[in-house]
Amino acid sequence: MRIDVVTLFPDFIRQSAELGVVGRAGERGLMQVACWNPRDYATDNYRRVDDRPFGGGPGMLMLIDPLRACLAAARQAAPEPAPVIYLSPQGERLTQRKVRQLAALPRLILLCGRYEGIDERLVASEVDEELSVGDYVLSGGELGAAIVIDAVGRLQEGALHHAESATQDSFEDGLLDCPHYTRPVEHELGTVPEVLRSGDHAAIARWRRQQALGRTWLRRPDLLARISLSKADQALLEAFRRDWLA
Ligand SMILES: NC(=O)c1ccc(NCc2cccc(O)c2)nc1
Repeated sequence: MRIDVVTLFPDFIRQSAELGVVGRAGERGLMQVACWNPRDYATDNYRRVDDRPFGGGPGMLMLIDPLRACLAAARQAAPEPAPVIYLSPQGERLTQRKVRQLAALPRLILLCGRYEGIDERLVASEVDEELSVGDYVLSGGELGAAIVIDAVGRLQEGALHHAESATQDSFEDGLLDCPHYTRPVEHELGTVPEVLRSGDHAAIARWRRQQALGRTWLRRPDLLARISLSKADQALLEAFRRDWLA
């Protein structure tokens, strides 16, 4: 997969793409991240990329032309067609389902706005999708782009040590993750649940599923409302609820 990022802060994006799993995906040729700086495409001698908003109001907006020229350069840097995704608080909320869809594409172009955003005419003509990483305002879209790069990068085949850890991620099945434990078994903070040391893999899978269902019910009932539970899941959750309310 190739990701081209249009950003006034390429170093930030490059550094975040060199770390951890995403860095490894890069080394293994599973994912390539290239940055494009609109300032390099500003034609006036002050290299302006922003200007004041019509109608007044605080802050500045990014100008059309440097972004447009920069996007054109990014597009023609590789043959694959790519959706232009604009990170903005006005976008569709990013979910693991969306991440999986993006991870399956050959290429993405991520557009990072700074200041108060970008001229709407550029959005209307060049942007395919707006994506929000959460309901809050950041000083720029770069952190959102880094989140997309990480979430998509770790799903690239061969990026993770144990492939199954991507398939058993929380949210992969719409639920929160179960609790996890490692050594020591006995600790002043508590003991590892017996079932996890039983070697009974069916019981372990059941316990983990029940914990995931129970935690989702307790912490994120909105997620639970969105998925249809099997009879087995309903029974596990019912038992969790009875135990919790007892
Ligand atoms: N929630 C997000 O994904 C997110 C994305 C970008 C951003 N800041 C740049 C920006 C971009 C557009 C409009 C705007 O008002 C601010 N802040 C938050």
